[in-house]
Amino acid sequence: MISMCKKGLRLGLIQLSVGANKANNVQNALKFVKKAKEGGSNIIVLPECFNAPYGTKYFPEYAESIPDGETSRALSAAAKEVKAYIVGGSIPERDGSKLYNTSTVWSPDGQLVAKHRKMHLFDIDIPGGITFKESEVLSPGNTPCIFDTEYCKIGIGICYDIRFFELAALYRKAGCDILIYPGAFNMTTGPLHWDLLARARAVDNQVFVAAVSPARDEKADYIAYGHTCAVDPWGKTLAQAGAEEELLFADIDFETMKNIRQQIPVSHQKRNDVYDLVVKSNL
Ligand SMILES: NC(=O)CCC(=O)C(=O)O
Repeated sequence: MISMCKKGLRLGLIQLSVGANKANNVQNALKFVKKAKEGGSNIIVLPECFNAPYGTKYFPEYAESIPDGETSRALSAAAKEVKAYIVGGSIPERDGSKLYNTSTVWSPDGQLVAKHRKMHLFDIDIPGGITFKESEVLSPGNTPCIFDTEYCKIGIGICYDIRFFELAALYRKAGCDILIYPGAFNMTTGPLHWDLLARARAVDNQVFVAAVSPARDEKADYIAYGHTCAVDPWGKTLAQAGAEEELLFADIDFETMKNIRQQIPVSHQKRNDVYDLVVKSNL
């Protein structure tokens, strides 16, 4: 499917410092949301787990319901105030007896327009590197998440979701032009994989990709890699943070995307007679 973003668009990507105090984390996020709007952003993105330290022992304590929890209420009000979309990174969500790692998307009038529960839980074991098992406390989401805007359709994944090229391909097939991944890679996998995966998903699918991390905190149990980035469909890095707290802007050039898709028309050259992507969930 060919779809084209219709208007110019600036992304504001917030590489936020996250600490133990939830209220402080949310207030700090709101401060940066305002700065992002002052800088001309139409869509503002926060990192994975932006209101809590990232770790299985923290998820139950910090979890709240969506959309009536305190963080949801704050994001809704902020989106309405700045009149921009906010992709609320992710927060630990409680729904009945289950916990999820969930991203919310708020429209410029403060409505919840999409919710993505991390589909691929981060369960890895690298001896001498990192062992992490989100599935000890979290349940996975089962539904891909697309939201439609006046600019284009946008697909959401959370962190480890970026490793699964099928999800990104599904989003492209459904007409998305931008993929947004709030994420918190670590110091073992981040240096080689974070940029590579963002650029790979962008080039594979000829879409823009934004991957937004918390700032690095060397004293945290889980040390995030940082390096928030935005990549264009050619694989060119449009904006890239270091390890510190930082607000980045990325301008989305739809002409570039259109030209690349015409010049290298892979979407028409797929051998669907030989292989195909089968989607088993309603979008
Ligand atoms: N929070 C996450 O899902 C981390 C993913 C990660 O670090 C990876 O290497 O993948």
